[in-house]
Amino acid sequence: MMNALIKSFGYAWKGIVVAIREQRNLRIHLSITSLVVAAGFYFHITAVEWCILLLSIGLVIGLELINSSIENLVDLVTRERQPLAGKVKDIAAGAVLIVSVISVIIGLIIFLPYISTLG
Ligand SMILES: Nc1ncnc2c1ncn2[C@@H]1O[C@H](COP(=O)(O)OP(=O)(O)OP(=O)(O)O)[C@@H](O)[C@H]1O
Repeated sequence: MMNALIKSFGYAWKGIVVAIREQRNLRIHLSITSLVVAAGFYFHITAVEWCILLLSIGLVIGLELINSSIENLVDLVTRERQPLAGKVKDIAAGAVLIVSVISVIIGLIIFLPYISTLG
């Protein structure tokens, strides 16, 4: 039972590592995430602000992983150029884009008031 649980964490970790290795966008999101977390510590943002920030980060990174998974699934189904294959990938990428744009807006709403006190 415990063994199976540890094994499934291992598989999930393997998936995360391979996605980071293969997906440039994921690496970009992770770099931005570290900057945002550093800014959170620097400005001593509130507990509620941390929760909102962590939710956004989880959504972006989680969706990016699902997007990578869908890309691989499409490539498994066909390596040929097919409009439907492109559509599936583009819609999944669209999901990541929407959540990313909303996260940037959330980041601005949280950090702009702190940044404005710097000057
Ligand atoms: N099998 C396919 N058929 C049609 N369009 C595709 C296919 N695979 C990818 N595309 C299009 O290319 C975009 C990029 O896809 P992806 O990130 O998987 O790169 P890729 O498979 O390396 O494609 P390319 O080599 O042409 O850049 C997709 O959003 C989609 O618009």
